[in-house]
Amino acid sequence: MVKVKNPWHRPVVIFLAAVIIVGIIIMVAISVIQNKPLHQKCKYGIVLDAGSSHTSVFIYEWPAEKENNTGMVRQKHTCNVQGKGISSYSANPQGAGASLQLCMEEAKQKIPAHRHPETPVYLGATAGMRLLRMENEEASDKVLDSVAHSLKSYPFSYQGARIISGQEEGAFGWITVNYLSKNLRKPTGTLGALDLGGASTQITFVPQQNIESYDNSIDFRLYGNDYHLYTHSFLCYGKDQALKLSMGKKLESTLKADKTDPIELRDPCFHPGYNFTRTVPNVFNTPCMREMKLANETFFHVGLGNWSQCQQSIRKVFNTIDCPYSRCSFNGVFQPSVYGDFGAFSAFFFVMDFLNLTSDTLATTKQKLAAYCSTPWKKIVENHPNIKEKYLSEYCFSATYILTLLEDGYKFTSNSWKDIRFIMKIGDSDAGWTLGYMLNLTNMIPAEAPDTPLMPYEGYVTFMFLFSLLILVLLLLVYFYFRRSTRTAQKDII
Ligand SMILES: O=P(O)(O)OP(=O)(O)OP(=O)(O)OC[C@H]1O[C@@H](n2cnc3c(O)ncnc32)[C@H](O)[C@@H]1O
Ligand SMILES: [Ca+2]
Repeated sequence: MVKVKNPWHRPVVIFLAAVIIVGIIIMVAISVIQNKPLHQKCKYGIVLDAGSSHTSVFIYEWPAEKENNTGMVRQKHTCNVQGKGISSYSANPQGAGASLQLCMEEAKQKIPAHRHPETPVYLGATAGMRLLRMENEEASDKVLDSVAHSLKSYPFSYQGARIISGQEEGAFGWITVNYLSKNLRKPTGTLGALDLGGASTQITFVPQQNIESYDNSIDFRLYGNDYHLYTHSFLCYGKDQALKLSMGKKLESTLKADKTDPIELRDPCFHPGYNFTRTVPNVFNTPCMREMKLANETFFHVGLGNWSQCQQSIRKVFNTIDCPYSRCSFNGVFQPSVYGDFGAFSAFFFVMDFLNLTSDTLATTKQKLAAYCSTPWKKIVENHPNIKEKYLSEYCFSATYILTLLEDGYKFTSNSWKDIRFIMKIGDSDAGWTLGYMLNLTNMIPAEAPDTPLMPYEGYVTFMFLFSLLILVLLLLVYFYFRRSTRTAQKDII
């Protein structure tokens, strides 16, 4: 009896199995390693928001291979430019460009050097520059030239510095909040956008009613869906300009009533005990108001702390009587009824968040605000030693203005008040027009829905791993099957 045994058989099989296992491990490792740099391979974009009160630099980042996916662009970094907005440099335009230097140097550090040449930089100026252009076009051109010159000196891809329209500001704010909320690729509703700046305010939403005025309508086709938006920007109704409008009216009626010297402006929107000396040009130095012939006179701005009187005084800056359409917000501007949920950001958030009024009913908000406005100024300062006095003194006015704008202006009711969400960020990105502006200019939101890949990358790696494992198991099964058959055959021979 001869037992046939192949001495090479076992080592060869072990070697083959080891090669297959090592092969699979290498394959999976390569897939995983390859996947990592893909995620790290980011592209960048820079947008400067040259607002009326200040300029912010936003750096956005997105995975290089996923440009057309909603929600993929995120805010990587922001830098607040020191000092006031660029429109304040009308007498010294060079200063506007120079003011951007620190933040632009920071941008150079934050973005990998090899990406600098392909990183687009946009500057959009809003209501402060719109007002300067109305007042002095030459000065506004010089300021824009100065910031353009400054931005071109950086290694990025300069794409322009311009004054954006109020309509663009509203519409891009709406795109931002809906992009970040991932509403754009779903058939669900969208979020209206409410933006309150220093010099203008915007309202944008998808209405249920017909839009009666051409100027307030804007259409987008995004990811295969059509959006018919209502938008309006009220120049001079940002919170700084509204304060001027309101104080200007009070000053005029004070002067009409009594010509006392010194002039005392008794203001219900400021806390009792507040007393500040101001000059008349300090209130009237804006194209939002006609000039007053009281050059350089000073007056005492005295707080009274009376919320309901404050609201009455603020109502005077809204003309809710004249309306050439079936319905208006104010100042003869068409507005359909507010519809759906709204995100209220910028100063809507700063003010309501400071006062802890972001989640109350309208009635409670009014009660709390009335109590806040009547709090003595001394106590307010004691309670908030670290807050800028200018902001602190104005919160009563600002919140009362916000309530009046939303209720009397835009016609929110106690019921629809619940639909307003006061927000600053969605995820880690700020709500504002800048992201929508960049997405639009870089064509990152396609009109049609892009073809979705069969499988996400992570799914592909898992699939490959399981598939390889299956092949290995099959190979082993085949091997054992043949081994058994060989042995049986050998036994038979024996
Ligand atoms: O849109 P425009 O009108 O051009 O103005 P802006 O872009 O400069 O306006 P912001 O939203 O940055 O700010 C709106 C206002 O809120 C003020 N503000 C900023 N931070 C604030 C805070 O923490 N508390 C109170 N007010 C604040 C700021 O001074 C402005 O008056
Ligand atoms: Ca703004």
